[in-house]
Amino acid sequence: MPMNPDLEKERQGGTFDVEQLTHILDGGRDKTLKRHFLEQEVLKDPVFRGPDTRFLSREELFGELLRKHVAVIKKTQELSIDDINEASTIYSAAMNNNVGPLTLHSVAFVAPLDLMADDEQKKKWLIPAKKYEIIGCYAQTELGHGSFIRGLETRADYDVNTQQFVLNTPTETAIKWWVGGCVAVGDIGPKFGFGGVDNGYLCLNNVRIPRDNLLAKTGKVLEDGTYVKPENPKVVYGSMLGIRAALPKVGAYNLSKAVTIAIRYSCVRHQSEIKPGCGEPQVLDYQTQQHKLFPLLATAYAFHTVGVWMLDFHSTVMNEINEGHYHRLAEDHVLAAGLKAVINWKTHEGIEICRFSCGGHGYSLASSLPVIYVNHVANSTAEGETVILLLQTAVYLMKCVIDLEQGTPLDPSVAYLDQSFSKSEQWCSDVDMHSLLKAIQFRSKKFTEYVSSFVKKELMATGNQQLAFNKHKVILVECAKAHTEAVIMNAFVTKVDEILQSNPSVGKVLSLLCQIYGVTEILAHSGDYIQYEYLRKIDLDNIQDQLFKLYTYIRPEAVLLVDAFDFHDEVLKSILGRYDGQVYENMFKWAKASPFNKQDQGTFRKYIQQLKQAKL
Ligand SMILES: CCCCCCCCCCCCCCCCC/C=C/C(=O)SCCNC(=O)CCNC(=O)[C@H](O)C(C)(C)COP(=O)(O)OP(=O)(O)OC[C@H]1O[C@@H](n2cnc3c(N)ncnc32)[C@H](O)[C@@H]1OP(=O)(O)O
Ligand SMILES: Cc1cc2nc3c(=O)[nH]c(=O)nc-3n(C[C@H](O)[C@H](O)[C@H](O)COP(=O)(O)OP(=O)(O)OC[C@H]3O[C@@H](n4cnc5c(N)ncnc54)[C@H](O)[C@@H]3O)c2cc1C
Repeated sequence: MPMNPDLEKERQGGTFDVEQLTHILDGGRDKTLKRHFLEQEVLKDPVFRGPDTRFLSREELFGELLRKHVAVIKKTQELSIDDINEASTIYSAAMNNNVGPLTLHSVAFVAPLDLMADDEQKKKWLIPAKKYEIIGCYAQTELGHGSFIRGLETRADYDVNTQQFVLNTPTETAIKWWVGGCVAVGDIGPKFGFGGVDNGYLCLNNVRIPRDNLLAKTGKVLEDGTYVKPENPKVVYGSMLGIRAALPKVGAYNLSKAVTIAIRYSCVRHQSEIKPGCGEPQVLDYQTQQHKLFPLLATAYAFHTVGVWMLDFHSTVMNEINEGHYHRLAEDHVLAAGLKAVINWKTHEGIEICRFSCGGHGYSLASSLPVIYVNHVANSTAEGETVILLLQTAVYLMKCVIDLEQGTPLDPSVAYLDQSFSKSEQWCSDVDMHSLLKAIQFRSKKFTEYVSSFVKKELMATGNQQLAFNKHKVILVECAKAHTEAVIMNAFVTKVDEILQSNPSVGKVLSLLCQIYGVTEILAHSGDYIQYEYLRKIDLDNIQDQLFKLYTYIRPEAVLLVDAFDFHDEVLKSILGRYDGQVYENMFKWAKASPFNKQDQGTFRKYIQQLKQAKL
């Protein structure tokens, strides 16, 4: 199919090599080539062809995705793939923006076995689980409790005579609920999205399991019932930590898809007139459309950068823990918590902005933006609700203030809290990304000190830390967000500095995005900068001007920047986001193919005729 002339023109501009940026995003040329190979292994294999999942009922969708997920597993094994990124490539190429039915088995059942089973148990369960000879799930949440783990009611009473645990969900609120991939007792019913996963319920009534079913790499129960605590009790939370550490990159992936669709479509879509008689401009030429999408384009790159960094950091900490060193577990936990919370929340807001920036067609499943949205938005609740996780980060920051007062060295990711920040000079309208980072770190430091003063005062008055925290949860959450933004901007600036050395032209365009990210973040909290007398109104006016100027620099690069995400049309599965930009013809073809247009519903005759007969 010929290329849409608008997109053809967009691709003649630009100042950087798209393919080189794709290689950087993938982690090197070889990884790009391997990703292409794996995608083609899926896309050319007829077993992965099937009905358009957007036309399927819940039941049909589950069945079709389960069929495809089994094919993904077979393909992964056939190609001897054990790298999670490569396995995810095969998975994403097949799932059409859905979450597959066996995802929880991989991310929430196999992972804890790997983390907490001893060698015997690994032989017994981990090896067959990796071969899908046993299928598992992660049944923690109950009807009455999800966030508050210490409030869970399920019981495991040890019967010393039989060396067994007797499991019970003693109350209705104790029923295990939301358990992804749990086909034992029942499905919890239709959901907002996640149609590909059978989130189940599980009632336990005197279910007996052998003593050695308790994963025993860390804590264990001896034959006489004595509980041997793990060296570090917090490691039992490790299974959740693993998924949280991965979710920032999942957020970046989903936002990159949405931004690709919205920016390509905004170049194809012509609407209204700027100068009468001069034709309808591309909607991406409107400043308001740029103001919707370019900060999100910058955010997708920022989130990808920090998502890769978080996974590397988490993997290093897990290796240290495997060798018995727990000193970085706390930092890993609060980084994963803050990044998972902020990135997934801002991503689902961003996908929604991408959807309505495409007008009515964004609301159609033909765009796939609604599919991406409803499957992504769960990540702000699942694996740790946003506020719950931000409070974890906030409590850690309050401890950092005490450490500072006591002269205890801080973890590297919070070292800036110990830095002094000079008042900014007059910010002219081309402030660089390093100055923007300093400003964002300054705000986080000031906010942490401000919140800590309130919590301390409350603690003095009540002597109860939980009460003190509970009274200031709103500003504690804001403090955690401010710190997390400093972590994101720091990762982005560090990566762009590195790329400026290795590939100046790519680095330059990424530095523009980094500035857009930083300026957008500062303007979103401009009142704090005035209140802390770090910036003046003139400075804020100047960076507002800078933002609009940055949009003009990014405008000719925008399509190339989303092309660099390198989503194959069959992976993106969006008519608005097609690489060739042939939207209208394919929208019409897609609509005509809808089953709704295929069979005579019969309902018309059945009910409307009654109206006629009723002679109202
Ligand atoms: C071929 C296939 C390939 C596969 C490809 C896959 C592709 C990827 C597609 C991905 C699609 C998306 C998948 C997503 C699936 C999601 C499924 C969802 C699963 C779930 O939701 S599971 C259930 C999740 N539940 C929670 O997260 C509960 C949240 N609540 C808690 O964690 C705790 O209640 C708490 C932390 C809020 C409170 O804990 P507690 O009551 O004990 O009290 P404290 O706050 O004082 O904590 C005690 C100390 O422990 C430390 N701590 C807490 N948590 C952790 C942790 N996780 N790690 C380390 N340390 C932790 C605290 O800091 C405290 O420490 P202190 O020193 O004592 O202060
Ligand atoms: C798509 C999806 C898949 C899931 N898959 C699984 C799975 O496979 N296995 C599993 O075990 N669970 C699973 N879950 C459950 C998930 O882990 C919980 O929904 C999540 O932990 C939130 O807990 P909750 O539902 O009890 O919400 P609640 O904690 O009841 O939250 C309700 C509100 O209360 C607020 N709140 C609660 N506690 C506090 C507090 N201390 N301070 C301030 N505000 C508070 C929250 O911020 C929120 O606004 C899944 C959930 C979803 C949506």
